[in-house]
Amino acid sequence: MTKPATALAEVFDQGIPVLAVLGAQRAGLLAALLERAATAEEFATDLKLDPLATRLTLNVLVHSGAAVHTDGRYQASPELAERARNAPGGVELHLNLFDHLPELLLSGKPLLSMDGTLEERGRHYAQVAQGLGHMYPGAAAELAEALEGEPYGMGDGARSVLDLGAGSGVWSLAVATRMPEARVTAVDLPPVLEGLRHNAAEAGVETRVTALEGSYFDVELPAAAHDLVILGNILHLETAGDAERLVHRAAAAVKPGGTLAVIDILGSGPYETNPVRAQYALFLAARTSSGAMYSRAEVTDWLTEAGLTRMRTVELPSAPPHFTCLTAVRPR
Ligand SMILES: C[S@@+](CC[C@H](N)C(=O)[O-])C[C@H]1O[C@@H](n2cnc3c(N)ncnc32)[C@H](O)[C@@H]1O
Repeated sequence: MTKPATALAEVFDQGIPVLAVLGAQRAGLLAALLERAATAEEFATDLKLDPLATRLTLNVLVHSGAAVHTDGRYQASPELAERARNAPGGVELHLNLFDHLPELLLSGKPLLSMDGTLEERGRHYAQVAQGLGHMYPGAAAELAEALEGEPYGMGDGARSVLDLGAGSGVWSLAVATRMPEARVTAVDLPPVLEGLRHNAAEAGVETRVTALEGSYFDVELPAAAHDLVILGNILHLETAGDAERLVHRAAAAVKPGGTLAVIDILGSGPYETNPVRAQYALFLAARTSSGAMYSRAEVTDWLTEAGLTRMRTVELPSAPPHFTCLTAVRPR
């Protein structure tokens, strides 16, 4: 009988493949594999690497699914190539963040300031927003469908949607696609909105989408103007004080009878009880200085203080693990 794998056993079993992938990233070998097929010797010569270690690393990459070996040559696997195209920021950003974790432990300094100045935020998210959009299309369609039915009634007539920190527009464009009368105002930083405009045109909804450039803390938001306001994956970027302030701003923009939808990974507090969320929180600390996971209780308190009621969870089976949609309604 085989013993069940423990998390610690997995760390030791997977340590070599994980570090081989990270080493290949650092040495430029992953980028080279994504560019061309070559022998181990050719890669070692071009990248000035140790020839034996290059061949041994490549063999581990093949067994980890990162590379394929055909006729004596190695190249990126289709899965690695697909991740390079679609993962937020490509594989490079993701692996550089993994690689930064030991340094984070020593210095406490994140690798990136994705929650930094507006200029830094815009620059980073211009690279990752489209990739983030690839993570949620199924969940966004599920949310749009849920909002169309009771108790939201979003399907009736012209509906106004405000998407704060819209990114690729994955959530609000799904609503616009499902509800032909819906009109969307999408707020984000200028470099990010280029991608959103492109996506709106691709979806054939561009005439019903207004891209509003600016900070979601500062842009003028008419009070009680929208049937649906979306905060999709935003709160975890902000300090608790700013996240609360943003919930209040978003709530003030909801019409009586309208809905605020918060989509986020919600944590359980200082000791995180769930392993996936614990990893998410550490990864978040590698790319933000003050981002954090807030608990369902905290977010519910902010929604309540903002005058909203009838909190519900919308099940999004296609969302990544532990991402939840919490909705709340402004009383009529
Ligand atoms: C984690 S992404 C989420 C994007 C999208 N809502 C989604 O769920 O895929 C955060 C988004 O917020 C935007 N953002 C960050 N700070 C902002 C600010 N102060 N004002 C407006 N947008 C901001 C970023 O540019 C980025 O598109």
